[in-house]
Amino acid sequence: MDQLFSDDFLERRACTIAPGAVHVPGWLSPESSRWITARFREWAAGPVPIRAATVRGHEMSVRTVCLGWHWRPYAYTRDAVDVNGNRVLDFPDWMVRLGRQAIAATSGDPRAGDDYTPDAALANYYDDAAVMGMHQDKDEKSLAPVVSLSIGDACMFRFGNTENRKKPYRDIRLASGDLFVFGGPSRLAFHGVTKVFPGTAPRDCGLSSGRINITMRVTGLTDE
Ligand SMILES: O=C(O)CCC(=O)C(=O)O
Ligand SMILES: [Fe+2]
Repeated sequence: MDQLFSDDFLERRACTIAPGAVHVPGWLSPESSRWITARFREWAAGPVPIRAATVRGHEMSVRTVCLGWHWRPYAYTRDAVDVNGNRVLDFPDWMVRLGRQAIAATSGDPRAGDDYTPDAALANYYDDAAVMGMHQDKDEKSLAPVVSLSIGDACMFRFGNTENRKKPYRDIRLASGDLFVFGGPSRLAFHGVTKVFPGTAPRDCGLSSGRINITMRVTGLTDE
C-alpha cells in the first residue's frame, strides 16, 4: 500500500505539457480540497470581497479574491483600490509550504521548492458560464514559477506559446485536485480557460458547483 502512494508513483503521474509546464492530476487529496474550499469562502467574504475585475471597461466573467497583494488589471497593490480600498489578507504560511511542495512535486527534486516563496495569490471562482481569455501572467517582476490549483468542476485549460494567443496551444482538462505549474521557458506562455464542465465536481471536494482556481505567484515587489 505504501508503495502504491510513494513519491515515485506521484512523479510518474506528472505530465510535461511544454518545457517548464507540468500537470499533475489529482495532486490535492479530497480532504485538502475541502479544507481549501472552506478557506476560499472565508477570503471571499472580505476584507476585500470577491469581485469581477474590470478589463477595458468590461467585467470579467470570473470573480477573484486576492491574498498577499491585490491584483487589478494590470498592477499589484497592497490595498484593493478598485474595490473598497481595504488591504488584502496576508499571504498564508500554509500556502507558501504548499507552493514549495508543488515545485518539488513537478521538478522531481525534493529540494527544488526550498527557495520558492510566493507572496500573492489570485483565487478565482468560475460559474458554469465563466471563461478566461488568453493572457500572460506578466504583472510580476519575478519570473519564478506560477503554481495553479483547481477544485470543483473540471475545465478546459488552454496552454499556448509565449509569442501570441494563437496556435500552437494545447487544451488540457484540469479537474478537481489538479496541480499545474508553469515556469522557466513557459513562464510567460499565453493561457486561458475556454470552458467549465458543469456537474463534474467530485462530491467530496467541498464545492457542489463551479470551479475554484488558485494561482500563487512571486511578485518581486516590496513595500516602499
Ligand atoms: O483558472 C485557471 O486555471 C487559470 C487562471 C489564470 O490564468 C489566472 O488567474 O491568471
Ligand atoms: Fe493567468
